[in-house]
Amino acid sequence: MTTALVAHAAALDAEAPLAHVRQRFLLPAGIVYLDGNSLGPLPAAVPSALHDLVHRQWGTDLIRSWNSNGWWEAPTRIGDRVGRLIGAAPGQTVAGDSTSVQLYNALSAAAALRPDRPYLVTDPGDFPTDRYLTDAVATQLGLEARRVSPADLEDFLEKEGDRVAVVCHSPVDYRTGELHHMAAPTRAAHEAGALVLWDLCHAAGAMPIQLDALEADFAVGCGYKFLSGGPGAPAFLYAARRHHADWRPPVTGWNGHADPFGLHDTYEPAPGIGKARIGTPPILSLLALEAALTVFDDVDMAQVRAKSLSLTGFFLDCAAQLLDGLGFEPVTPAVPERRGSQVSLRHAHAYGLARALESRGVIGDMRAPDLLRFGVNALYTSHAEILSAVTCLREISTTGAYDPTAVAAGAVT
Ligand SMILES: Cc1ncc(COP(=O)(O)O)c(C=O)c1O
Ligand SMILES: Nc1c(O)cccc1C(=O)C[C@H](N)C(=O)O
Repeated sequence: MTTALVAHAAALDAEAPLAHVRQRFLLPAGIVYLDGNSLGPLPAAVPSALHDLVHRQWGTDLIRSWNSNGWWEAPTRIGDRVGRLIGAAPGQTVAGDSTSVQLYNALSAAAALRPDRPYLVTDPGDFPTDRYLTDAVATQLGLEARRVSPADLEDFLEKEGDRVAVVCHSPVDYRTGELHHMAAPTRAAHEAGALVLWDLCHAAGAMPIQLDALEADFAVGCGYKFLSGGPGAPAFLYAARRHHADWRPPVTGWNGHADPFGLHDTYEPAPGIGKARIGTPPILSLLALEAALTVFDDVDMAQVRAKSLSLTGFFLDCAAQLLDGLGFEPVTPAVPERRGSQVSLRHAHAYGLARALESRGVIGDMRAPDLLRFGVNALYTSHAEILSAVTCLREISTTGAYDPTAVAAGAVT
């Protein structure tokens, strides 16, 4: 059985596109890295970029770098580089802050564009910060946070859409890896007069996204997952150009002023996406992200998607053949068009298994209470690595070489 899988993996790797892109990353030897959906690996272009930033731009050019080295324009320049990966024409995307901050700013301002509607809709299964912030914005604006799953969203919009100000959903379920449609819910929201804010944390850089073509209103996402921008990398915020005249982000920092160095007494928002800027941008992290994004140079996102599906599909095939009868339940859909770029397996001892895998050089993670997660980045992962990871999981399970009593209390991953 394994011999056939080894041959199949070799054949798939031989024909897979993008094999040359792996060399754009500095991956440690002996590690199968399947946690890029939490923290992407180090792109090879980043160390030298940071060396120049620290020693020349900061150490030598000092304050002059805000002008001479493009620091001031970095949030919008890098925002537009991200924009090319999410189908956003230039001038609609800014990079900076965290996803949580961008989500708060975008959601608050979007809600204010629909002042006569009481509902902010979020997915009960979405990442917690999305639900926390939707609750907070609803409380601050005297609105009602409604939790509606992707499966129920279109029916809800048909029945109560005239009361919805904003729908805030993620196309990819961060726990199961299920991929939800974006076009139909966006259309349904617009038909009901509502706006849509997409959280692209698990989609940007992993698959083709076409925000302009979708007629999405707003979107946010983080820079440290499939964009491999590094720990704490800046997030991005997209605001469709049609909203720029009326959209008013509530966090009115001086960098978002129409004339920041005029140091005026009152706030006047910058035109366009510039009003989404808040305070002094994190230049060290922004320029690391900018260097990291070179891994996408000349890369066709359709090829990324095709290879991602080949890898995750192969993962599910290997699991079916090698983990059968060992207590694992795949929760990521087998249907390709419903699958993001990760595979999740349910197991009663998920945390102990994840730690045992890590001790053998296979790095995934787990999400409570019982999900093993394997993030698959098609830019550097091979089918042989997928087989190696599942084989390792089989060995750990069949030999009992893990602690079934281990729990994730206090763990940070
Ligand atoms: C779907 C989703 N949204 C938001 C966040 C939060 O992003 P941040 O920690 O950058 O605010 C995460 C992960 O951290 C996430 O997975
Ligand atoms: N943002 C993270 C962090 O600061 C530490 C550890 C993990 C993360 C994550 O990105 C979690 C991730 N959003 C998830 O899908 O669970």
